[in-house]
Amino acid sequence: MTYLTVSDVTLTFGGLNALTDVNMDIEPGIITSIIGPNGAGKTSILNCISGFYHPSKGEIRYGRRSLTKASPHQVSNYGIARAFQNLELFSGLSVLDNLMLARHQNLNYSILHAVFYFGKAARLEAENRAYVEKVIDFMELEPYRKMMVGNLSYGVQKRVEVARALTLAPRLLLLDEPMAGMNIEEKEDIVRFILDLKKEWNITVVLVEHDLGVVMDISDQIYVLDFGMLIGKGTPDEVASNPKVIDAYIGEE
Ligand SMILES: Nc1ncnc2c1ncn2[C@@H]1O[C@H](COP(=O)(O)OP(=O)(O)OP(=O)(O)O)[C@@H](O)[C@H]1O
Repeated sequence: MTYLTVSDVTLTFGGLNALTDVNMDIEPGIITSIIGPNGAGKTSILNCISGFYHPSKGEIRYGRRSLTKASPHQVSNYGIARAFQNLELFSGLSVLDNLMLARHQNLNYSILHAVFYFGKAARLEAENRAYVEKVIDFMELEPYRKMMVGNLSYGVQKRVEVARALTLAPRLLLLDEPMAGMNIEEKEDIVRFILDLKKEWNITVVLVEHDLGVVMDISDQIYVLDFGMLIGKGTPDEVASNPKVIDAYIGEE
C-alpha cells in the first residue's frame, strides 16, 4: 500500500518552476531521502507536503486524504510533523518549555473545556508531559532539559528541533537537513536516532540531506532532484550508478 503519493507536482514562483511534474511514492515504515544540488527544489517539496506551499499543479495524497490544499495545521493533525532547516524554536525558553509548547498544538480541548472539565484537562496535561518526557529520553536531551535553547550548541539545538517535531507523535516525519552544521559525532547521533525512529517507533521518515555518505548509508530509497525535476530514484546503489545523478553532482560534492 502506498502511503504518501506525490503526483505530477509543479510549483511555480513568478516565472520560475521550483518543481516540475515531480512524482514520488513513499511506503510506510521506510527512510526516503531527497537529494540534489542547491536550489534543486528539495525544501520546496517538503513545503508542499507539509502545507506551507500549495502546488500550482498536481496532487499530494496521504493515505485516503488529499494534502494538495491542506494547511500546515491540518497536515500536522493528520500525523505528519516536520523539523525545519532553520530552527523553529523559542531561544529564550528552556528545552522542556519548547517541547511542551509544541505538544500543546496537539491538545484536543478548548479553553472552555479546560475551565468546565478540569479533570479531563489535567489528565491530558499529564499525558502530554509523559509524552514529552519520552521524547526527551529518546533524544538524550535529559542534561539540557532546563537550559535555555539559545544557550545550547547548534548541534544540540538541531536535536531539540527534531524532538520538537516528535512531540506531535507523528506517523510521518519530514526532516530538512537535520545534520547541517554538525560535527561527525553529532551526525552519528542523529543517524542513530533516525534509524531507531524507523525500527522502534515505526515512523516513516523523509529526509532532505546534503551529506551523501549518510544518505547512502541509511536510506531505503532516494529521490534525486535537479532544477526542480526528478532525475533519478531507487535504492542507494541504483542512484549511485545513475549517470544523470553522477552528472548533476560533478563539481558539487
Ligand atoms: N518562496 C519562494 N519564492 C520564490 N522562489 C522560491 C521560493 N522558495 C523557493 N524558491 C526557489 O525555488 C527553487 C528551489 O528552492 P528550494 O529551497 O526548494 O531548493 P533546495 O533544493 O531546498 O536548496 P538548498 O539545498 O539550497 O536548501 C530555488 O530556485 C529557489 O530560489
